[in-house]
Amino acid sequence: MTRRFTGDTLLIATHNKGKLEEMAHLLQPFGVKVVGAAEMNLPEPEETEDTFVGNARIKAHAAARATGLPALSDDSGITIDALDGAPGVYTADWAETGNGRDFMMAMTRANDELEAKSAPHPRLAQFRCTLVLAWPDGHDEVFEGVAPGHLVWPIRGAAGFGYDPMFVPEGYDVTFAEMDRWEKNKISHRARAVEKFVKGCFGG
Ligand SMILES: O=P(O)(O)OP(=O)(O)OP(=O)(O)OC[C@H]1O[C@@H](n2cnc3c(O)ncnc32)[C@H](O)[C@@H]1O
Ligand SMILES: [Mg+2]
Repeated sequence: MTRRFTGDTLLIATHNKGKLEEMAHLLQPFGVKVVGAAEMNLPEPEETEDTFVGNARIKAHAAARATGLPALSDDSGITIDALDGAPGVYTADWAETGNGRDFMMAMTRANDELEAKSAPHPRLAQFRCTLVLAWPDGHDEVFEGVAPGHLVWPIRGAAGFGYDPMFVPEGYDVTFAEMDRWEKNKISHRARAVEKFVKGCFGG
């Protein structure tokens, strides 16, 4: 049986501003105040696992242990069919320059690797999100969401973050970066995972 979240403030164990904003927006109807890891001066733990759930557990448990509060982490990324699921858990690593993250570089790599495939190369991809809610006593709950779609080039749109400008969700003609936050939050991988979290932990 899923353990309920009963507090009024939820610690979101992420240092990604885009994720935090989306999460705050998604949780607004449930009257829970969200606070991010940066606001709490929490360090960024090393993500040493090779699965989304493994890394989400590292982030959630580190934050719960450090603060004594239940903490919700988000490990996410994009899986590209023609690249056998890459970059997957390494989605952020593809943007790493050694001096911060460059998502133009990461998206260019994804497109170049697709182009290098012998034709035809279907451009199907999925955004994936794994949320872990961890309590200071070590208990946790896992919630997953997937948004199917395809990748476009050149990139389009300026909203959102990360790989949003190259991802068109299934059933749409626009990229996530051409949608406003409200629209993306109706159908995204994160929205789908948050919906399960809300059902499980708020009974909503
Ligand atoms: O680990 P935290 O602190 O939560 O923040 P992060 O940005 O490092 O997040 P991840 O380790 O989960 O890496 C996820 C990567 O996938 C990208 N990503 C995840 N969700 C996305 C979304 O909704 N739109 C665009 N890119 C996304 C994101 O930009 C990262 O590069
Ligand atoms: Mg990370």
